[in-house]
Amino acid sequence: MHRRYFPEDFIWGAATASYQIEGAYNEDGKGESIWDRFSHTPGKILNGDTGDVACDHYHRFREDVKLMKELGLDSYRFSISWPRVLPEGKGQVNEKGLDFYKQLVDQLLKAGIDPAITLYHWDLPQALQEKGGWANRDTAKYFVEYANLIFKELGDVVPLWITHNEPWVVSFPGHAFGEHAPGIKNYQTALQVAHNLLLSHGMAVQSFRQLGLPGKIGITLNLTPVYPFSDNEADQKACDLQDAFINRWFLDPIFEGSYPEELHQIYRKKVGEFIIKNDDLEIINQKIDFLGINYYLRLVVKHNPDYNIFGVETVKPEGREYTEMGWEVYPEGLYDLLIRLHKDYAPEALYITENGAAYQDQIDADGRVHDQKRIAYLKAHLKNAHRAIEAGVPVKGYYIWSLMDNFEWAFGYSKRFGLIYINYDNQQRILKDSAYWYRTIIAKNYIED
Ligand SMILES: CCOCCOc1ccc(-c2cn(C[C@@H]3NC[C@@H](O)[C@H]3O)nn2)cc1
Repeated sequence: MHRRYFPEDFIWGAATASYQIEGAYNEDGKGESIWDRFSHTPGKILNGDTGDVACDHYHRFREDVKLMKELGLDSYRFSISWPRVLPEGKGQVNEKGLDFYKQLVDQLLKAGIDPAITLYHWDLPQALQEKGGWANRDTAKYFVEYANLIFKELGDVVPLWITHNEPWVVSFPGHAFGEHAPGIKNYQTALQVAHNLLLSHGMAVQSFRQLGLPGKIGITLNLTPVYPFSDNEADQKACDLQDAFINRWFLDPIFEGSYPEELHQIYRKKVGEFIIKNDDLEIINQKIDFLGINYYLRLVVKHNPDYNIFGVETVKPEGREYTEMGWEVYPEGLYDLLIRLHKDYAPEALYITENGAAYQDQIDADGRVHDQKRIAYLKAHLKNAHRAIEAGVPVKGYYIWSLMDNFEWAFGYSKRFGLIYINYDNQQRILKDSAYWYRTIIAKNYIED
């Protein structure tokens, strides 16, 4: 068997997000978030699930940190609920909410686990949504005020900071397709949201630098490599457009200070303008210390003039394996993506801030969860990350999505991504076989193929 050793300082982690695991949605002074509002709206979430209780992590965080330590994690990526610390989004601080995160960080440090904080993982204070939310440019200002509050409280002890998680998902499923909070279906609004999210990212990085904090700061993007259905010119063009829609619309402003021109023209013609002020792109184009990438799947596309404003139709290749999300298992796509990012954008460092799969997990007669498919998925993707590292791509760490089963947005609790199985009837935690497998990988620092 061939051993693929990872770099000595490679970071092995796992990730979660506040709305998906914390629960305590209205406890200890927390304000309402747009996901509280959205999940309480009938018909939005499968089975009427909400994040009201979730994994009850707000009350069980000490137990959960012990499990992270048992796995031997180097780092734990989690997000802060903005309305838990600023119930109205700005102004009055909720000290009990802030105290929860200070205790969580303290428990992590005592366990020898590096905290990695995502400042925004979709749970905007509802009070700010009432003022227009991310479509209102002022929200960028309020985001920086919120970020500064957290930087000042935790900036000395937290080594890794992520401004935003998946701004594409916030923008388009949230504001163009209506499938995520706040459930808006207006493409022009979605473009303004994307811009204001990027602007808030740049402003927060500037503030982080001005505070002279010791950690590293970056942003996490969901990046999806796109492949043409055939080698004809129309399909290749469809592929380039889909790549611009999902990937370059965020990569280009961050790394090059400009939007993809061809797609911008299509939007001007078919959607309308969005407001960009004079030095916005200069602010967005702040140097970042790393790029976080969330990789789950590839897309295969073909030209279809009747399909959408781009004339691009996604196809499902036959004979391939798919996860419970309907996402194709395509580990080679992670290698292709990492090589492309290194070549086209040359980020100083890369972290795989999410990679994982939902499968139908059940507790077997022996009381264990034998999630062999998830182990195979993770191993295949780690092999491709290792191939990219050997090709010179500066991948510094890998966070599995997710540490534990949790609220998977519009799918509620029906999709299980965790290394740890959650029995939602009694909040019991059960380490799946993949958790024990990951523990050995972390301990040995290599995979065998
Ligand atoms: C074209 C139409 O599209 C409609 C839906 O569009 C999407 C796309 C992608 C996602 C998606 C969900 N996840 C997993 C999460 N990543 C962050 C963490 O919170 C995980 O729960 N990644 N991507 C959702 C919706």
